[in-house]
Amino acid sequence: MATPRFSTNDVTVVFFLGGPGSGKGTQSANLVKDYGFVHLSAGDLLRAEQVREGSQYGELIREYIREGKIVPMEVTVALLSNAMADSLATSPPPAGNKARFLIDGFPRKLDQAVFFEETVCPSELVLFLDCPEDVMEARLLKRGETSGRDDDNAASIRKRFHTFVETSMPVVDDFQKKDKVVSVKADSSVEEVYSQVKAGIEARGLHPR
Ligand SMILES: Nc1ncnc2c1ncn2[C@@H]1O[C@H](COP(=O)(O)OP(=O)(O)O)[C@@H](O)[C@H]1O
Ligand SMILES: O=c1ccn([C@@H]2O[C@H](COP(=O)(O)OP(=O)(O)O)[C@@H](O)[C@H]2O)c(=O)[nH]1
Repeated sequence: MATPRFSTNDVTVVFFLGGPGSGKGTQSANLVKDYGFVHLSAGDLLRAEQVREGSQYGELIREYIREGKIVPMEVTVALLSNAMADSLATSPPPAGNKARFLIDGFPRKLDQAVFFEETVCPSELVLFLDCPEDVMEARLLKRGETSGRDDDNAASIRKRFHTFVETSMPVVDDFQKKDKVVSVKADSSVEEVYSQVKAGIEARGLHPR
């Protein structure tokens, strides 16, 4: 079997999952501030690649995102892996500490989870935001008024929910069987959700930095 690019002796990877609009990006900002995570959003990396001059994947990414489908994993995993390497090279963690990566919105499919853990780095735990669809839908429609995102419209949102239930929840269920999931109810205020997030990860031994 291939050796992962990064060792868990040097790097702590936390996957951050939850439906579209569950609040991953919002809570990530808090976690970066208090726990020294480097935040890597798979969706943000894909959107940046989509508009990068000379990218051979621009059109493909645009189409997949609008349809709420999952971009072929080789593209996403390469973007994440290279972003981790860049971060380690340009802003390494304080001496004697492991680098902490919060990988937001990934893995969204079981084969992506397996491929990432085999070739990039095994995860330490999975943080999951559990939010009802009607709440997520209302948040996304509101976000769509200003986000400029192609996929924050009613038709794309419906497709994203479908992909989440059919394809991404099995990833959460699989990690749950391995007892790696911290699950937090995400339909209350930002502050309330964050206090549950903190309690959940600290119970797993991750402390502020
Ligand atoms: N707990 C919350 N209560 C109300 N609105 C929220 C909450 N968390 C996030 N939001 C808002 O909902 C929208 C989706 O949140 P975001 O963090 O972008 O979700 P995700 O990254 O999971 O798609 C954003 O406009 C955000 O400001
Ligand atoms: O690993 C990933 C992460 C995201 N996406 C695509 O990017 C979109 C937006 O994802 P993001 O995490 O930015 O937003 P969310 O849907 O969670 O609000 C998804 O619907 C997918 O089309 C993908 O293909 N692979």
